[in-house]
Amino acid sequence: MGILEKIQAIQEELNRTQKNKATEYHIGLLKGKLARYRAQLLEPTQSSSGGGQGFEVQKSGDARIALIGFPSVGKSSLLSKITKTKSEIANYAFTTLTSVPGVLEYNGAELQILDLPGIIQGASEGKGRGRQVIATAKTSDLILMILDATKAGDQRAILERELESVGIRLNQDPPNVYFKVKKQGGLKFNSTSPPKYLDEKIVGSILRDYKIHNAEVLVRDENVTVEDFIDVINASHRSYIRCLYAYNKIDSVSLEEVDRLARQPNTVVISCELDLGLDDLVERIWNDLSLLRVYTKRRGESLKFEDPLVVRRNATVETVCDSIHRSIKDQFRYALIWGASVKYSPQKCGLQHAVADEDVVSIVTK
Ligand SMILES: Nc1nc2c(ncn2[C@@H]2O[C@H](COP(=O)(O)OP(=O)(O)OP(=O)(O)O)[C@@H](O)[C@H]2O)c(=O)[nH]1
Ligand SMILES: [K+]
Ligand SMILES: [Mg+2]
Repeated sequence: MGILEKIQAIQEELNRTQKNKATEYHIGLLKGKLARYRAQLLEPTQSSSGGGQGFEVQKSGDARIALIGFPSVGKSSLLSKITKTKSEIANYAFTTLTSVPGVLEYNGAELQILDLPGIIQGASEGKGRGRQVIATAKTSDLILMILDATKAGDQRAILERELESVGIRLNQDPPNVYFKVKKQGGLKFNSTSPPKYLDEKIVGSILRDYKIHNAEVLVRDENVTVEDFIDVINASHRSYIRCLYAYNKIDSVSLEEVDRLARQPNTVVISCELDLGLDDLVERIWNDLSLLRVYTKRRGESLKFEDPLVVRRNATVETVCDSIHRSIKDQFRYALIWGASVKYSPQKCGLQHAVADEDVVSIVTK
């Protein structure tokens, strides 16, 4: 049996199996197996389908945003609107056949926007260029899911499932579980408070199926599920990525429908054709990326506000040093900081100090 058939068989068994207390354990095991096979499916192979030549684009700028959606929802139209890059637009499916990068300049940051081919149900199992598209989405900092407002229905749910099945977790935090494989000692299972959906037996069985016999598990959140625990075991194949949903073509639906769509979580409504909602979309992209702008100031020089250093959320003075120059840390004495991250401006700070958006940082060296 090939992997696809094995996956199919497990999925059928899962569908057949009624969910209740008695089958909970069996279902947990099946889910663990499913995750294992899916991981194998996604291992890069020599004879990868479709021939991916020229598909991968070098990362550039401060963050990468992937445009994911069904064919002809307006991904290329959007790229052409918000960047200077022109990607072919047409009213037939699969107009875009490769990835097309564009640059969106915003708040002094350079954001790489990747226009991608449309994907359909089954993409993760190799339909069309789906696997490559999804693999590219996995490398992004934000997935911008483009949906067609005129096609009410389950586009959103289908795409979410496709992304989920390759280990992408949208708008979720990694499960709060400490997990470490050991050389000996069996399974040590502990929790800070009794988990509602897990116990030592199911955890042990899933681990045995992964051929892990010695491990330390500490569940720090009572709401951790079997699925979450499987994610923990497969942590190296999981990506926790923000997703913003954009319904395009709102020029072609009723106001009531626009209103209904706009009320969904993490959602914006736009029309590339009529230029509606695009400024709002760009602002939402920026907010979801949680990037911080830091203005660096040299002693005796005046500040250049138009040219910030752009760093990730949770960045510290050390991150700032590393983004200025590799060797600056060696001569570091302290940083003087003006802005929201300090009580007094300026304040002397060390390498571990966390910076805030729009801080001014002056590095004092030996
Ligand atoms: N009514 C309306 N049509 C739009 C809008 N945006 C794009 N379109 C049309 O939708 C069709 C598909 O647009 P594309 O930008 O090629 O869509 P795509 O998602 O890149 O398509 P693929 O590359 O084939 O996956 C074109 O005919 C566009 O003119 C919009 O806001 N309103
Ligand atoms: K198209
Ligand atoms: Mg396109």
